[in-house]
Amino acid sequence: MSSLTYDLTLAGLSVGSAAALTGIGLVVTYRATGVLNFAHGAIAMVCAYMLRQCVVEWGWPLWAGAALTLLVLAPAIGMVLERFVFRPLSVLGSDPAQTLVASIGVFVLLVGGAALLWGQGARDDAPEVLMSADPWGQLAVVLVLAAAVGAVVRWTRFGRELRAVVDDRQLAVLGGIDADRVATAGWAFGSFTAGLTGVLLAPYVRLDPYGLPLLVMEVVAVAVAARIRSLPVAVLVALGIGVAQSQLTRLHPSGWREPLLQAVGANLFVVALLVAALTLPRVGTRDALPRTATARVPTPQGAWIVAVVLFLLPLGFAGSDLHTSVQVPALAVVLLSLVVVTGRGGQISLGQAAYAGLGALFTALLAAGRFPGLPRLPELAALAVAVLLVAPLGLLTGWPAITRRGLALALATFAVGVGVSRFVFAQPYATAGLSLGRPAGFEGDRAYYVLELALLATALLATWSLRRGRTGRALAAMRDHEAGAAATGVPVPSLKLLAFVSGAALAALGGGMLGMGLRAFDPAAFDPVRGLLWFAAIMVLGADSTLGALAAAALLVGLDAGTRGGVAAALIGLLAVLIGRFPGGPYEALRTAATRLRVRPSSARLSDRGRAVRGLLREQRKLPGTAAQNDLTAASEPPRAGSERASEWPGPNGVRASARRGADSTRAPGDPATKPAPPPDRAAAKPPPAVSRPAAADGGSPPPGPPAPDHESRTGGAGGKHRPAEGRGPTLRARALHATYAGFKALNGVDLDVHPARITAVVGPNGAGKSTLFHCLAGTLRPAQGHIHYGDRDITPLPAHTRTRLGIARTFQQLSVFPTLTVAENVHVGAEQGRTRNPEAAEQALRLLGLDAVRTAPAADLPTGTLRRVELARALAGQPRVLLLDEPAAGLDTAEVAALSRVLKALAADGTALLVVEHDLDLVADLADVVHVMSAGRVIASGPPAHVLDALGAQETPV
Ligand SMILES: Nc1ncnc2c1ncn2[C@@H]1O[C@H](COP(=O)(O)OP(=O)(O)OP(=O)(O)O)[C@@H](O)[C@H]1O
Repeated sequence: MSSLTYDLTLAGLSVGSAAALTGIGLVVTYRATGVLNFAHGAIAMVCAYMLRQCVVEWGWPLWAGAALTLLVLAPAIGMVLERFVFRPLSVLGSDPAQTLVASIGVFVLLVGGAALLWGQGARDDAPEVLMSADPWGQLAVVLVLAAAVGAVVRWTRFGRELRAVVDDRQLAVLGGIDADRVATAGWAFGSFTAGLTGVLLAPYVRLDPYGLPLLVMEVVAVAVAARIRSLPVAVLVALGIGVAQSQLTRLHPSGWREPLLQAVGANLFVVALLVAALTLPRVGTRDALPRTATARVPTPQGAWIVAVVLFLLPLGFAGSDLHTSVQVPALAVVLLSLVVVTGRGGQISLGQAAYAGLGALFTALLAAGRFPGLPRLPELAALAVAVLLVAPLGLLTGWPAITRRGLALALATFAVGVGVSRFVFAQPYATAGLSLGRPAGFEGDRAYYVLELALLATALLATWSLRRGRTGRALAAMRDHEAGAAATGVPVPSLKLLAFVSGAALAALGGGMLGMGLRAFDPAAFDPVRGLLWFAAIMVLGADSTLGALAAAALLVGLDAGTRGGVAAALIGLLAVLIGRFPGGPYEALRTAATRLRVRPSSARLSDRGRAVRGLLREQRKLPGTAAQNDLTAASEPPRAGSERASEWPGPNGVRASARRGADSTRAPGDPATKPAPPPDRAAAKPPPAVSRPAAADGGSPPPGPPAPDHESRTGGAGGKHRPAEGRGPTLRARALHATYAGFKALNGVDLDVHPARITAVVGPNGAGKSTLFHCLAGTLRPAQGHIHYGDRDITPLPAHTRTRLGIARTFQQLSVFPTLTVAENVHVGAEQGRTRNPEAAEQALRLLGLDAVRTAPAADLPTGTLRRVELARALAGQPRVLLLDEPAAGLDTAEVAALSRVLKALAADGTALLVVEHDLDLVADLADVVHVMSAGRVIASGPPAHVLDALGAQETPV
């Protein structure tokens, strides 16, 4: 090896060792606590400042300062964070998104606190390294540390406890493990590695509150590449990137490649972060974070008047006050972009500063005539064109958002923010004093402020239009429950793109306004740390509130202008850290709603026979499956003549809200829908069963029996009575379906037909594959093999929302209502996005399900039984032809089950094809025309309910 290669390798190992330390710390903390510590870099920075304080300011010996910093302060920070920030969140059972916000809050708090304590300027007198300056020494320390951690995790009791807590914290606690102790140790160790990284790096980089944390956070790539799990991978990736980065400095290509190579060489960790965050599909074991946005914060009365007055006040200011105020409307526009993306759309976006910066940069380049391929433009035109140019760049974060959620999306958007900052803003054309004038006639601060108010008003109108009406409801639905929104017909991928593109446009407008306000493009004003601060601010002050965005802008600018820099960040950080702990706060509302929505099926109301058969079905899981199959018969039967009518539902709080009563208020006397329901007489409708092989599912197409008479819709039309002109709805057919989860066969060749005007039920023990079959039919899971046809059309590749729009609606086993919308809004989303766009269908569904009385109530406040009805009404409002119901009776009381049964029968009588996956065998026996029994991923028996259930019972006496 030449001496240059050797020297560069050594230098690379040194950088790689510091990065490996960060990787080890992030992985250990994550594995012990499930938190990816966004504050890791900020802890490193605080420790570096502390060491400098001890050694430089107080004159302590280096060893004493190092001991205090690394052995006391760093672990103490970790333990304090665990005890006072993350443990309470964990005890509250918080949404993981809250944890993410809290972690960003800690970052912002420490950055703001450091700016307050030590000032914002960079220091270049950080004490020299503590460890050996020899890279081999540093490498040895890192390797020993990684090996020691690996050995502890693998071979010690503590390591076993740690792995148990990582696998399932609640189970581990039940097993007697002190999960808090494990988490405390994880945080203390993670913080120690952060401190070590900080004191190692500080002498070689600028020590300032913003730069060092960001530098350390760029190294998160190492942890991401290791899926935040594997220590060896993290160490190897860190060392590899360090050495590669160092070796790249030897290359000197000619022409345009040189600056590109230099940029890549100087930022290889950022490149790695971009590649890892954007190409690796999943990071971490707890990757699926549900929602990110807060519930809507009610606007206090008169708040808008106060806001208007406050925003007009600066017109009376002069001098530096007015000059500072100019930043407020501009920042408010940037923050409005987060209201659209995060508040309404529920998408985490940590890269919004990049779009704001691009808006400012493009405006400056266009106004200066330096934008490639475009002539010099007047400032306002330059701003407009910049907005148009930046808007499609929103796809940079919008595209990853289609397949990512939670932590993965946070990392992807953060990576884009860092990438744009390093590869666009940090380049010579941007940093070498790019000035930006104000539009003609608006040069003075006062005139410019007036222009900004006009632009802010435009941005507000745009934001409101995206938050209201059909689009606003669809965005809120996506935020509240993504799968539920898709099942309602909301085109989730395109809506996410819309949110990010609109957000990018708004951020660009605000960024351009900021640039004009400052009369220059300042890259530091748009660095990724700002993105984190803005995200935290908007989460704290009400993500779905336009007024919150205005307040946040005023707070951020006002606090930092009036006092020492860093106050605003410290305050926002503190509030973000405390988020979720405000009783009754927005997160609390969401958490409560989420808790309500987790409903397990109840067996309390099963009859003895139902319970016995369920027990048998559970047992069957252990049987080969063919034993029962051989004795069972299956039969076709004509569709019911359906004489039942939907009738009284028990309302919330015991009030009986009747569908008929609801209908009465709008129907003329004598309307058939108002007639009392005749008693059910289902036995008479059923012919004796005929023998058939179960493999033929339900025995093929049903005889073409009559649906309900044309003049009489038993559901008041809510289910979309399928009139003769429309013909009977198509049959949904599954053929030879196979589905696997990571190699495990959950479905093994399932055939199933769901016919119009019939109720098809699927029963089976837990784990039989019922939900998997359901997911395949609904489009949320792509089968590994087999096909699904809807009529003549092969719908196997179609996504869930497209199937809903074709007429295949579904409900969920765990409730999927949109808690921040009212009952009526929930149902209207169904009418707006379903097979037909018929607002009247929403009203009919509300009446049919007895929801008129609670139509204005937020869904989050309602009991489970009512929410089941809301979900069903929402599905019906799109007038589906096929209705897939996953355990519709879960969590309902006896009266509610009876009412549900009546509605479902009425829907079938109106021609709707129903598929019901249900554990309540009494309900199945009462309801279904044909029952399919599943076990171990196969349909093992099919036939009329009495026959299937009796055959099962006869086979396994004593039942
Ligand atoms: N996301 C997943 N990853 C891995 N395995 C899964 C996943 N979802 C389901 N499984 C497994 O696939 C099998 C079928 O599960 P499925 O949920 O379809 O059964 P089920 O009949 O609906 O059960 P239940 O009545 O409890 O809902 C089970 O063994 C389950 O553990």
